[in-house]
Amino acid sequence: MSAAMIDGKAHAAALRAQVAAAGARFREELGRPAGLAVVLVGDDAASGVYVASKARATLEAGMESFTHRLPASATQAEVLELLASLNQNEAVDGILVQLPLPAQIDETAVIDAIHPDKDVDGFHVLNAGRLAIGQNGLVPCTPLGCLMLLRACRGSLAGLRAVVVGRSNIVGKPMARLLLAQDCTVTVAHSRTRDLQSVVHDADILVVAIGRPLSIPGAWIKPGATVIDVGINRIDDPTGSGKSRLVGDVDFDSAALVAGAITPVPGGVGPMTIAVLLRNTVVAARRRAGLSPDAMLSV
Ligand SMILES: NC(=O)C1=CN([C@@H]2O[C@H](COP(=O)(O)OP(=O)(O)OC[C@H]3O[C@@H](n4cnc5c(N)ncnc54)[C@H](OP(=O)(O)O)[C@@H]3O)[C@@H](O)[C@H]2O)C=CC1
Ligand SMILES: Nc1nc(=O)c2c([nH]1)NC[C@@H]1CN(c3ccc(C(=O)N[C@@H](CCC(=O)O)C(=O)O)cc3)C=[N+]21
Repeated sequence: MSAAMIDGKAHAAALRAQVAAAGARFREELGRPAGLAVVLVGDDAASGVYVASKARATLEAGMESFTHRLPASATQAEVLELLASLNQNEAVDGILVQLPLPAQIDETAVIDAIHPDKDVDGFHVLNAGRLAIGQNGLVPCTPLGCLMLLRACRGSLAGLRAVVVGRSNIVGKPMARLLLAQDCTVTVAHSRTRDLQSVVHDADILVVAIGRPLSIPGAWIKPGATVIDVGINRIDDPTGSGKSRLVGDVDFDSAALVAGAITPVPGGVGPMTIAVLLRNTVVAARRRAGLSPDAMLSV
């Protein structure tokens, strides 16, 4: 293996320590902790575990955590009613509705019902628009976490060729906008892209978020490129042990032979997502309170 391993867990721990310090300063200035509300609709086991770990991380960072669990049969009106009360609640600075939602609930309507100033996921159309035109807003956690790893690894990204594979509203599109704002030359590839291999091979910076396990082989990657693997896929362990394991969208073993640096799965982008969620909560809390931005939380 020639690539440097980008240790997402270590970067996330460092960010969480900064967030805890900024959270403590907020608490001193305002006399109350920053608060994050997480809404979980349905009883999906994996989502339940994930929401519990967010709540734990929130408390560890010295913030207040509110968890709201609604049954899988909840109506859209019930979700909207809960969001209206969280929007009004002064102790709540950030609101996250765990996705995906049950089929009877319109995801767009729910996201648009979150007050944009409390939208710590950065999914509201107003925050998406702000990112698109370069205004200050709340930025989606996963792409912002990827950008932080890239900046730590490469410093200035100006002039580099960046390829983002995947164009979802929560990862691919905001990632491309962040890289453009860093003066990269950005290409966005997707399922209809012709000759993905040659597009990928142009990338100095490659971010992959497609949800297809081990799809990008090392042979496609430009030697020395920095590779950020957003994919989280649970697959059966090939040793036939009957257990499952987590893998990314990139074929890590072959990619690590040619890349300059690469994120592992697990231990790469995932831990950064949660750390950035906490960071966004303190950023939202300070803005709502009319306080100046905390320098420690700048990107
Ligand atoms: N680490 C973390 O914190 C997070 C990880 N994830 C993971 O990231 C991955 C992507 O998530 P998300 O963006 O929500 O996924 P979506 O399913 O919403 O989007 C997938 C995108 O990949 C494109 N795509 C699918 N197959 C191919 C292919 N063979 N070649 C090129 N492009 C392809 C699709 O193209 P088209 O638009 O044409 O359909 C689409 O734009 C998943 O594994 C998810 O679990 C997601 C969020 C957070
Ligand atoms: N409104 C909303 N916002 C989200 O940000 C959101 C969401 N809904 N729905 C689900 C996806 C997925 N997601 C992950 C975050 C962290 C890890 C993570 O920390 N993963 C660990 C591994 C965890 C394990 O072992 O299972 C890692 O990669 O090292 C994974 C996935 C956020 N999401």
